[in-house]
Amino acid sequence: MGESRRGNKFFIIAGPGNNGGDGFVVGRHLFNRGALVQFLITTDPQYYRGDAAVNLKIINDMELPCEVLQPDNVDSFKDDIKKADLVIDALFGTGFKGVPREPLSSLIRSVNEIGNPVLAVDIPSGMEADTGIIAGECIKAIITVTMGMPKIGLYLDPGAQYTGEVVVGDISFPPQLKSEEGGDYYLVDQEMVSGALPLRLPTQHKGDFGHVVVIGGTRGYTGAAALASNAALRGGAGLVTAVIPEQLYPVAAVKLTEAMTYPASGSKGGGFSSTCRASIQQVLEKATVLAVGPGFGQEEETAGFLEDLLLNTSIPLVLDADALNILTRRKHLLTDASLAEQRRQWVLTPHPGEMARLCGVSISEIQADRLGYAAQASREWGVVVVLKGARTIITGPEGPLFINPTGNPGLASGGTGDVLAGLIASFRAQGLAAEEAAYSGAFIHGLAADQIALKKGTIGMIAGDLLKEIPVVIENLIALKERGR
Ligand SMILES: NC(=O)C1=CN([C@@H]2O[C@H](COP(=O)(O)OP(=O)(O)OC[C@H]3O[C@@H](n4cnc5c(N)ncnc54)[C@H](O)[C@@H]3O)[C@@H](O)[C@H]2O)[C@@H](O)CC1
Ligand SMILES: [K+]
Repeated sequence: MGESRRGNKFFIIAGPGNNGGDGFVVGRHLFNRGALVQFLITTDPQYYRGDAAVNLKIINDMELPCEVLQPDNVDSFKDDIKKADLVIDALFGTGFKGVPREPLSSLIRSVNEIGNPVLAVDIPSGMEADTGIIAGECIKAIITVTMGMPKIGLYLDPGAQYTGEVVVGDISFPPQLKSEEGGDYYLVDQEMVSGALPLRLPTQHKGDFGHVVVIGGTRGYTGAAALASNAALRGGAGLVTAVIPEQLYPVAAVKLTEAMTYPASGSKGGGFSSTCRASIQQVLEKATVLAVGPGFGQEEETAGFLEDLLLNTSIPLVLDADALNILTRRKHLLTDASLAEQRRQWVLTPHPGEMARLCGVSISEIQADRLGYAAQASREWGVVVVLKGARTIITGPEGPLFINPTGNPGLASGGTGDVLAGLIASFRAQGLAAEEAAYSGAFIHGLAADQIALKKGTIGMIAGDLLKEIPVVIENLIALKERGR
């Protein structure tokens, strides 16, 4: 803000709390840099308290233009809002709950309808800082300057759709306050992910990077297992084997060139037979990680095989897609105390629909409290949960919660989930802990999609595009790590 703002017009909406107080401070500094400022306060000055009252008095002493919003005068400010180069939204911050009371709702609606650029102070007014929930009207900002540390709601839908670009304003919080307020949440960033990725030494060979065994495929669905297997290779796993029901084996073997393939005894329906574990014992003995579920099918025979496998293996697992749907019907596998030790090695990657079925609630209930359901499921079942969707949530039974900021709507197409499962399995096989592998997989998967979007847009993005981009993203993250050494 060091530069001159001479002649630029700013319309500042300042609410009754400390967010409004920030608005007065911003406006005062803009005025001192030559800007034209106009304040709109939302209640009688006598109701302003604390820092907000102090700063309101300062702008009054400076005789800066300031009017009071009344139930019947909302429309009279429309012209001034239209003329503003930038509207500053300092109406509500972290103290906001529920639906904005009138006439504030009407004011927010007018600002959005007029459509001039808005900078939100701390959070866009109308959303709840801790959840991103928007119950009524909410300011649609082009930029949000959040104070001290990013608020979680800025990264959770629907809030995330109202923030525009998020910039963290440094107000020099003392460090202990920062962590106190930050709670048990982390935004996944490139330092965390590059820190978790293994560095490769010239003396290492493929045996050092783990063996991922993908178990999936049923009649009509061989592509999913192939995508997961290739993603595991692109993520850097040393060896990958796709275990496929024997009837589909010839088709799958053609689809996969670099990954190995192995037939499991099949069911009549074209899936896995319930007793097929013995037929793949040789492969299981060599596996570092199993990724189970892509294109797996849900027939009873296959469900029987999954149960047999889960009861009799302690190999780390990534469970995706139909494996999760089967768990919904065989819930005891998630709750039986006798499996608690094994479950510590499981990563579940549900999308909101699968999560809703697993938790026995509706998709809208999951979406309204993504953090809450992810945390509860992870604690109750003792597994790492990766709840997919815009802003994937990752958490383990002991917390904390990680929110992944990468990714875009281009990921809403068939097969991208298979790629994520393969990628997480790949990182697990390379020695990352379950949570690390999960958040690194989600971050890199989303970043690959973001890179593709820059080059080709999101509409025609397909899962196969991610496979080519993933190695580039990983290479850049490793370079970042090497620079930091
Ligand atoms: N916590 C801190 O240490 C700091 C906070 N700061 C700012 O202060 C903000 C938080 O301040 P406050 O706690 O005063 O809260 P807010 O500034 O968010 O405002 C709360 C006010 O809004 C009213 N309100 C809440 N829900 C409403 C609804 N549905 N309809 C109408 N009115 C409603 C409340 O009655 C209260 O008067 C932060 O967002 C940030 O901008 C910064 O100044 C930096 C330091
Ligand atoms: K605000």
